[in-house]
Amino acid sequence: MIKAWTGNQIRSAEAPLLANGQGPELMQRAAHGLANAIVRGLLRRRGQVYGSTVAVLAGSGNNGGDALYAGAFLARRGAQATAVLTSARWHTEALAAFRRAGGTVVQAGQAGPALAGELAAADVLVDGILGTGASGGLRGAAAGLVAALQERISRPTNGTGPLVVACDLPSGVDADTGQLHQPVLRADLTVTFGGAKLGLLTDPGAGAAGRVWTVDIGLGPHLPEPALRRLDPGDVPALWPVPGRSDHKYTRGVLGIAAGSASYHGAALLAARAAVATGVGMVRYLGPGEICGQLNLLAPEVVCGSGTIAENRSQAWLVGPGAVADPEQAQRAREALASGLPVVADAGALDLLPAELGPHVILTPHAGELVRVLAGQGVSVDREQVEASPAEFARLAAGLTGATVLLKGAATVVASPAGTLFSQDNATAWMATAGSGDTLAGILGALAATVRPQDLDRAGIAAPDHFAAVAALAALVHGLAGTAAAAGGPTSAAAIGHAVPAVVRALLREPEQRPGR
Ligand SMILES: NC(=O)C1=CN([C@@H]2O[C@H](COP(=O)(O)OP(=O)(O)OC[C@H]3O[C@@H](n4cnc5c(N)ncnc54)[C@H](OP(=O)(O)O)[C@@H]3O)[C@@H](O)[C@H]2O)[C@@H](O)CC1
Ligand SMILES: Nc1ncnc2c1ncn2[C@@H]1O[C@H](COP(=O)(O)OP(=O)(O)O)[C@@H](O)[C@H]1O
Ligand SMILES: [K+]
Repeated sequence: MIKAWTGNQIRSAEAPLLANGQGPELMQRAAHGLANAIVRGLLRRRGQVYGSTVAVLAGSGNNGGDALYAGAFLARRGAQATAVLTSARWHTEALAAFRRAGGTVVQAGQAGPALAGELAAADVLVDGILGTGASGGLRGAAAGLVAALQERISRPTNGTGPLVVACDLPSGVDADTGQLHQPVLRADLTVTFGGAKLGLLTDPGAGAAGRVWTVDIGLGPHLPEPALRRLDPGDVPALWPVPGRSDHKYTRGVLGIAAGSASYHGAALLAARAAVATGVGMVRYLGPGEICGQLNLLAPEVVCGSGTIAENRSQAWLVGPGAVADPEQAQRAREALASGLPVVADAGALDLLPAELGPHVILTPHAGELVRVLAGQGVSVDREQVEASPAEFARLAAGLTGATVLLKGAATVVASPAGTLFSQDNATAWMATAGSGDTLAGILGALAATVRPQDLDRAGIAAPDHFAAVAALAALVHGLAGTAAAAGGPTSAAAIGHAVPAVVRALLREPEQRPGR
C-alpha cells in the first residue's frame, strides 16, 4: 500500500523534530536523498556524473535549501553546478555550502532573456523553488522563468531535454489537492521527503510530478493516518476473493446486472463479459430480450432472468451502463439502490439516485457525470473545475450523497463518505476509448459481489472504507488489464476485459512475477 499525506500533516510530523533542533539533520537527509536520485538519473542517461551540467532553481525557503545542498553534493562529484536564485532571500547556509563546493550563482531577477535557454540545455534541472510552504502559484521572477522554461522544454522529451527533478513537489502543485497553479515545470521525477504528498498522487498534480520517489527522513513514527492510499500489486493477494474447496457458485457470490437498453446493447455486453472474466459465482442479467439473445452467444455463462430485483437473488447489483431512456431499467436501478445490497451505479443510474445512500452504493462517474451528481446535490460546478481538483470533488460528492464515489480519469480517485481517499494510477491513456468504463463497471460489480469483508478487515481497512477499497481494487485491475491489453499500442474495451484473467493470475503469483513491478 502506498500512502500519502497533506503538506500540513507532514509539517506537523516534522514539528517535534524541529523543536529538538533536528531541522538541519532532516534537511541533510532530504538533500542526500535528492542528490542520490539525481546521480542515478545521470548515470542512466550519461553514464557518469563528472562533467554533467546541473542547474538548481532555488527559492527563498527550505525547499531551496534542500536543492542547494543537493547541488553542492553533485558539484563535489564533479558536476558543473549553477544555482538560479528566484527570490531576493535564500537559505544562507545552503547557499554558502553550494559556493564552497564550486557552484556558480546567478539571480533570476538580474539575468537576461538568454537564461531560460541556457537552463534548458543543462543535463539536469532541479526545481527547488517552492515546497510545502507555498501559498498559491509562483510569482514574480520565478513565474517568468518557469513560463519561459515551459515553452522550451517540450514533453515528451524522449531523453533529449534536461532531466527535470522536482524537490519535494513541482513548484505550483498544491500538496493537499493536486491542483496546479500555473506556471508549473513538469517533472520527470519528483523526490519527496518524509512521505508522499497527496497532490503528487492525484491529478492534475500527478501528471506534473512524473515518477515519485519518497525519501525516508525519519518522520515515520510521527506520521498520522494517511490522507490518501494507493493499492499496489502486492496488496492484491490478501484482498482477492480466491475460492476455497468448499465454495460453490452461490457462496462465491452472484452479481446481478441491469444494464443496456434498446439503443445501447454494447455497454451491457461489455460489463457482463468483464464480470465473468473477473471471476464470480454467477452473473444474472435483467434487461431487453434482444440483449439476452446476444449474451447467449457472446457470454453464454450469463443467466438471463426476469421479474424484479428482489426476485433475482444476488449479492450485489450493477445498474446503469447503457441504460438510457428505458423506464424498466430505471425501475430496476431504483429498486437495486433501495435494496440495501452493494450496488455499482454507473452512467444512466447516476441520474436516479435517491436522497439517502450508504457507502455500499458505489457511484462510478467520469468528470462530466460527477458534475450532474453534484448538481443533484445543489452544487454547481463545471467539468473544468472537477478536472482541476478531482480528489476534492470526489470527496465532496461522497460526503453529500453518502455513497462511495469512484471518479474515473487518468488517475482514478475513490472517496468514501467517511472522507478516506484512494487513488489508482495503473491505467494507460490508450484506455481512453468508448466502453472502457463499462468494462470497469463489470470488474467492480464482480468484486462487490465476491470480496469478503473479513479479508478487508485483516488488511487493516476500516469498515466504512470497505467499498472504497473494493473500488480501488477494481481500478487497479482494470488499469493493469488495460495496460497489458494495450502493450504500448491501441486497445479496445473488450480487449481490456479479455486481459483480466491473465492479469489476476499473475497478481496472485509469487511477488517477483507480479505485473506492475
Ligand atoms: N521543515 C523541515 O525541517 C524540513 C523541510 N524540508 C523542505 O522544506 C520545504 C518547506 O520549506 P519552507 O517551509 O521554508 O517553505 P518553502 O516551500 O521552501 O518556501 C516558502 C517560501 O517561499 C515563498 N513563497 C511562498 N509562496 C510563494 C509563491 N507563491 N511564489 C513565490 N514565493 C513564494 C515565501 O517566502 P517570501 O515570499 O516571504 O519570500 C515562503 O517563505 C519542504 O517542501 C521541504 O522541501 C526538508 O528539508 C526536510 C526538513
Ligand atoms: N487518459 C487516460 N489515461 C488512463 N485511463 C483513462 C484515460 N482516460 C480514460 N481512462 C479510463 O478509461 C475509462 C473510461 O471510462 P468512461 O469515460 O466511463 O468510458 P465509457 O463510458 O465509454 O465506458 C475509465 O476507467 C478511465 O479511468
Ligand atoms: K519544488
